Amino acid sequence: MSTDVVKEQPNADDQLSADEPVSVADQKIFEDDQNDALSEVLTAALRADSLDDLQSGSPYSACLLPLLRSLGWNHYARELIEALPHFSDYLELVDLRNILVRLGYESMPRKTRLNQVSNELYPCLFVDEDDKPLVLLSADEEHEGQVRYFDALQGEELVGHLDNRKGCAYLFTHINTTHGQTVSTKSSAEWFDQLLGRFRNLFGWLLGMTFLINLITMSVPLFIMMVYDKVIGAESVDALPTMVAGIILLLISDIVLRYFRGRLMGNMAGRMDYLIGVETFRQILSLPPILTERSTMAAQLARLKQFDSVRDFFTGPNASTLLDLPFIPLMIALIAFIAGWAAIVPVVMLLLFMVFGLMWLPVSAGRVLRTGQARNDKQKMLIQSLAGRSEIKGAAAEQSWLGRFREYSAESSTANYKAAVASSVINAVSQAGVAIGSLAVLVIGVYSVMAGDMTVGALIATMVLIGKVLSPIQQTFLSFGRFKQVMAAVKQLNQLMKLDVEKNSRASSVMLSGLKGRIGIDRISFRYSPNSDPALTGVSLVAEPGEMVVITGDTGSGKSTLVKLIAGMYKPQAGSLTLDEHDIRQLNAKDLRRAIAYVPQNAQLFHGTIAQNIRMNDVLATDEDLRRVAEAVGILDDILALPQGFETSIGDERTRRLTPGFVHGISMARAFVCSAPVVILDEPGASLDREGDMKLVSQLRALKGKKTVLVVTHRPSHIRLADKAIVLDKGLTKFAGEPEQALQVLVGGLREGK
Ligand SMILES: Nc1ncnc2c1ncn2[C@@H]1O[C@H](COP(=O)(O)OP(=O)(O)OP(=O)(O)O)[C@@H](O)[C@H]1O
Repeated sequence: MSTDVVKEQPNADDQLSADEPVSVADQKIFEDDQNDALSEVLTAALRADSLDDLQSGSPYSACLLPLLRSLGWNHYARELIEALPHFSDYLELVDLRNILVRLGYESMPRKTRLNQVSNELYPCLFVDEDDKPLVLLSADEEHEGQVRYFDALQGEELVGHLDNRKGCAYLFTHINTTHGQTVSTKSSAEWFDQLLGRFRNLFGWLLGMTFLINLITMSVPLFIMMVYDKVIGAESVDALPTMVAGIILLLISDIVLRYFRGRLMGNMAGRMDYLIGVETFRQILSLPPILTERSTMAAQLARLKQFDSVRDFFTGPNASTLLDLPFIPLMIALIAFIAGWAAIVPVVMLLLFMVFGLMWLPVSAGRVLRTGQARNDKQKMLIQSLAGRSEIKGAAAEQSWLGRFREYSAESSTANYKAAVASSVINAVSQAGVAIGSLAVLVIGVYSVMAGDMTVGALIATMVLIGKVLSPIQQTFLSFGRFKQVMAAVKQLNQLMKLDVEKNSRASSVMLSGLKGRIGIDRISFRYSPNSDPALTGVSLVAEPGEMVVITGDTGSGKSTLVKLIAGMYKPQAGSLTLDEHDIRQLNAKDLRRAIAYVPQNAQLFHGTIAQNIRMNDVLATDEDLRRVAEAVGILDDILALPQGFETSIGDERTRRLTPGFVHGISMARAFVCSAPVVILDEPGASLDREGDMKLVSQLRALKGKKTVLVVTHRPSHIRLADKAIVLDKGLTKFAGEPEQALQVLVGGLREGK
């Protein structure tokens, strides 16, 4: 099912109006136990072919709403819609469980009989052996021993005695999540350890398979030994066919086992890739802007790219080597069994490798790390250059930029070269070690054979086995540098996942409904970092519902910072900021932003259609809603003049062809499509021509008295429209009061040469 769904049409109104109905997406689903509202809200909220189909589409879809209701889930329709799968309209059990995880409920499966699920564990989902789900709701209070349950196949709630059919009960717990991760475990276990923990069962299987593969690996030299000793030695080929058949069987098993081990590792690689990718992306999206703004886009991209190396390391050939390591003692024991003292050779080699490793590997690992850093620096530079290529050309700085790039490339190449030298030293030493080890075994073996303590077959088998023992040790050596690099990436990954996301910053969710839109700011102060000057100091402001307040002042005076604080992008370090009676710091950032329509200074369009861009703030907006807001912000005619109208693709290169006024209009429409009582416009006129500005002025006029409007602007035409104005200067309030007086303060500032 697509989340790009249409809601029931609100009263179409040409202008934005405070009286327009609250967006269905922003309605609570389970309004204070008014269960009737559920179907109404969702039927109104979802397209005719979405939830209805979803409910009848599969028994698991039918269970979704009864389950949520019984679990006491009480949130906005939009959250449910966002939790639904995007590309499927048929829910399987796994989809249902995933949706519930997204909504904050983890489920534990427990094999049991239907009538053995204890009442205390209700509500829960029970799936019998025929794949029929039931939602067990509660023990029936009126009839002893009877249970209220939802039968998905019949699609209704029933009361009755439960039979003793076998199946699996899924018990739900609220996980107080940040993205399905329990907050409590965050501090005790590192995120990456938790991730590996999810593969515990798979590791078990992989180790089991590797054990069998190693047994087969060990049996081949034993077979060679038997051929030498029993067939050639005894000059009898009678046993040979049986031995060959046996070994062929073993080799086939080896191929099959390696194939399945490869598949398992591929599966693990896919899941790891998905989990690392999705979870880090989600974490980055959930971080407070102040944290993500600290490093450049290029640096963030380079860091994200590093995380790929983690997946590659744990699922590539290195993983097979690591899996082989625990079986080395087994091989040494086998060598000791067939060749006696020759087993001392791999043990000594192991010790020598370790001594060499302690001396040389830190040097090599350092060089590999440096390679990674140099590559990252080069990539960052490349991304920055591509993003700013027009500016580079405009400044005719191609040559100096090329020079810089050469420096980065040279640094990266030097680092690569040094790492390659280090690696070749390790390679040479380990190869030599393997050769010396083999030679030593050969010499010891020859003496043993001469002395009659060992057969020729045993000597050959030992020679084969020694190669098998030393090879994983050699591989571990060679990949040690990368291992350190990956560990550094894992550390970064853990640090990223430890950062407090916005959702965590609140103690409890205050559901916002019926907001009037009063903004109260009392002596707030804010600085971007402890070492920087304050961007705002002791600023106070009150915007009553329906009032228009203009925030003006010189460049860098703190206007954008102030509106970003109101929009919940940052938290003030001192003072208070309230929306109606709620302290903004106590509010869920998502809820807050739904209550405030914020149009940033630089409008950003995303790859997709115009409709999708506008619907970002309300996935349930109908086509009629889109037309209404487009009309209100004055871009409806322009959109309809396009061959594909609202379905025209924009974003990426295509955005460049759109006029700034049109881009700004879409950004405004996106903000207005939701029914937020507060509207914040940061420099709305900045990119507009005269005609665009006139349109904007009439839009502002239309908003007046209907929504609380905060406008960051320098334009006298906007300032005059306002009910009150505040002039900022270096983060301080220079003036607060009548707009006309504010204009005089501004003009006075200009005259003074500011
Ligand atoms: N993300 C940031 N990190 C660090 N400092 C910042 C950041 N954003 C703004 N500042 C600093 O905070 C101060 C106020 O900036 P702000 O953007 O709020 O001013 P402004 O009045 O909106 O300016 P303009 O009119 O140029 O948009 C400035 O000194 C600016 O350098």
